[in-house]
Amino acid sequence: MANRNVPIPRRQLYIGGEWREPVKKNRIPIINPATEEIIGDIPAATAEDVDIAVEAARKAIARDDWGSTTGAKRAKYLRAIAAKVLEKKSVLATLESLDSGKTLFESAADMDDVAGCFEYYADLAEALDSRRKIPVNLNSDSFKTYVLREPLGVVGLITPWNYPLLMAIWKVAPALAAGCAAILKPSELASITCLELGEICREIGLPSGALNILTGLGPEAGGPLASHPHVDKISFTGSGPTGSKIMTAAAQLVKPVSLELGGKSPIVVFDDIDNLDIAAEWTLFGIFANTGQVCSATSRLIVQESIASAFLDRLLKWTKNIKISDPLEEDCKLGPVVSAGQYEKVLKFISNAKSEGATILYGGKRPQHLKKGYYVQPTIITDVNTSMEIWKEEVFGPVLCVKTFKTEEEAIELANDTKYGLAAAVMSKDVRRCERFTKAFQSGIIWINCSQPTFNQLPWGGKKRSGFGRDLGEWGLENFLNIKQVTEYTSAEPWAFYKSPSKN
Ligand SMILES: NC(=O)c1ccc[n+]([C@@H]2O[C@H](COP(=O)([O-])OP(=O)(O)OC[C@H]3O[C@@H](n4cnc5c(N)ncnc54)[C@H](O)[C@@H]3O)[C@@H](O)[C@H]2O)c1
Ligand SMILES: C[N+](C)(C)CCCC=O
Ligand code: NA
Repeated sequence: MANRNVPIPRRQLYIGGEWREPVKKNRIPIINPATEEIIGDIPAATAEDVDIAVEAARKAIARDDWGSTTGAKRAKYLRAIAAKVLEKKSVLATLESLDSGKTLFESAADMDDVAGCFEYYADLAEALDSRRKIPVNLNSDSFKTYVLREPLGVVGLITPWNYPLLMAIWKVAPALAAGCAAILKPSELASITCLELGEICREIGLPSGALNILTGLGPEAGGPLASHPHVDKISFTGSGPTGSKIMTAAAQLVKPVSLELGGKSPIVVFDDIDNLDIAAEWTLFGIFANTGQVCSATSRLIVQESIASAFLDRLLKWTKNIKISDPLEEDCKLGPVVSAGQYEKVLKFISNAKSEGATILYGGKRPQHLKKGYYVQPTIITDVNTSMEIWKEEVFGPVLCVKTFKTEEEAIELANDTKYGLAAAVMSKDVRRCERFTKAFQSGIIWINCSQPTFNQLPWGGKKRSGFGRDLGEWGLENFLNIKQVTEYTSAEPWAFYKSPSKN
């Protein structure tokens, strides 16, 4: 077992490069979901702190040490942050697990991804210097034109608890690479590592106000950020209902938003797969990794009838083999869900499925051997129909629902039978069929013969109720840039639209 005695730092809000007590001095307890114990507390920002942070961010943009930096200079800061994350990886990973219930293996992988994301955007920041000013040839003797890419300004980044630091960094890294000044509002359910990012920024000497970190409750800290007149954009990852509220607040000021919301993604398994075990493991990973608390979790298995019984049999064998334990234990593969509220919500989805007539093929309860903590067994639900809640709604927990199909057309119809459109997976060795599914799936992310692998270079986001805009890749950087066209009249001749008074 990893050292659970890693001390939880007692931090304040990170504003203008300094630790600053919230104006109202309120704090929120930190709960370890594996033990249900309070292990520390975080500061709770309110509108007053948001005003101070926005002011600090605006000053950073006006100052030469941030507002006039080149991409190459910003890349140095981003690389320094990445190096510090790797240096502190073991402590950061432990803190992430203590706070969110994520297995230590997954927390450590997240810290590698966090460092990789900063490094990736460091490269893009450098490349931005040569793309900052692009001439556009009009074939005109009278006009010279060019297009500028500039930082968008002060941006608000509001993020969820499922990958507490990684989801924040998907926004922080491109925002800083672009030269924006950012205000990060992580989830009140898991904020420790985002506050530690503040300490890292302080240590590497990031110019003050370039990144500000306000922990606190959604309506009290996130709300005032979304509606602040001097915040130029909100980039949000979280639930649909909160996304709607943020869009409504931003709409009053015609403030741009990008929304990465939830999903109910399908995984379609055909009977032509060579290896049931490989398909079973990807199916498992698609729903039980991070205890199912993944926006892109492939939570609806759509399996061809001819192999359904053999495939479910294999899935059960793999599922029974998952080690459920304290997330800091060696080889733990399924930790608790993040909070008491999430635990109740997941169990309610399971009991509703049962009352609607579905069969709990496996799991559905708290594991017998764990008396404390918000643990739910990995759960597989069959006899599902398309009007059931379990088919339609995002559970955000370790719950897979299963339907069978006979024909390809039926599989496509079932896959797209959702209000969401984040991700979709197909398992088949028929290349043409995979191409047909790639085209037919109504989503922003397609996985072929796998589920969940994610790369910094590729755009991340969805359609339908899964939101709009893209994180990651060059699209993630464009989110934080203002495009400005410049048109210069270069002719010595008069414009000659009006009659010249000198010719009267
Ligand atoms: N599409 C993606 O990339 C992606 C990634 C991770 C999570 N998610 C989604 O996030 C959800 C789970 O995360 P969550 O429970 O933290 O979501 P949530 O919507 O409850 O909270 C997200 C963030 O919004 C803040 N917030 C809450 N109310 C607010 C308000 N009125 N104004 C401003 N901010 C407010 C919260 O404090 C938190 O920081 C799931 O639906 C999941 O699918 C999506
Ligand atoms: C696919 N990953 C890497 C697990 C990231 C998912 C992000 C959303 O929850
Ligand atoms: Na927590």
